Amino acid sequence: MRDTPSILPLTVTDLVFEAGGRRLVDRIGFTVARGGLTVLIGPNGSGKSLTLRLCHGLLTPAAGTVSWAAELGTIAGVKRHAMVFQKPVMLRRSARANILHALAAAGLGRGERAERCAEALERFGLGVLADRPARLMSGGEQQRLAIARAWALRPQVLFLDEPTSQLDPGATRQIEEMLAALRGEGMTLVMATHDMGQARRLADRVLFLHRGRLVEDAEAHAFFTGPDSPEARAFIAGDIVW
Ligand SMILES: Nc1ncnc2c1ncn2[C@@H]1O[C@H](COP(=O)(O)OP(=O)(O)OP(=O)(O)O)[C@@H](O)[C@H]1O
Repeated sequence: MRDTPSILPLTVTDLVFEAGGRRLVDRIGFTVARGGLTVLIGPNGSGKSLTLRLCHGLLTPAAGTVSWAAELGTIAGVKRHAMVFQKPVMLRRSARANILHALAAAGLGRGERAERCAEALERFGLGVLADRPARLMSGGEQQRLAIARAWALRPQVLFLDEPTSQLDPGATRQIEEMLAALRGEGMTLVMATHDMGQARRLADRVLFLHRGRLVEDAEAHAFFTGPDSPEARAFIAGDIVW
């Protein structure tokens, strides 16, 4: 069997984003290779969400580049990176219909849509909720559905923006277990969080942002045990830096 081509590495170079006369992302650069979970960590307003949105192509940088090994992060014309947001955006339809809609929008045929949808519902424990209106599901269930919907698209890279910040500890643990399983299966995850505990539990690598700048890019254990910068030391110590 041939290896599936990869959209990775992702190479971000001198990325700049400005709005309202302010530079909000300031010459950020990093590379994401295949596999592992990279956490973007940093205080409120440090530019984590903006960086993820720039990488996923939802925003256009004022300067700098986001480049993939494959054209725009696609393989055979299909985008192979997906994103899960802090607050899931669900259509006013059932859980099943939300997944089917995403698969239709990605251009899949009817048979494949049905197959992938059934697999995703099963895998994420949503079978019994399949006909429930998505917007009436609990926050944790909706986030599980958002991950299932993203997973159904077979992304090689999954961006997640504070996926558990609205959830209780039980739902958070469930989502964290799912993310660890996806990483174990070889999916590459890039997640923003300001939850230090979560970053410690999940991260292989940490990108620490402060005021729109990438201050540290380190292996997770090294970051948590001996950060280089005073800003990261203060952040880890729980002092507010912004
Ligand atoms: N479209 C916009 N116009 C103006 N300012 C913006 C815009 N989007 C974001 N910002 C500002 O840019 C800064 C960085 O925002 P971003 O959402 O990336 O932060 P963050 O690190 O994800 O923070 P949080 O942890 O609070 O979600 C914030 O000060 C935010 O208010």
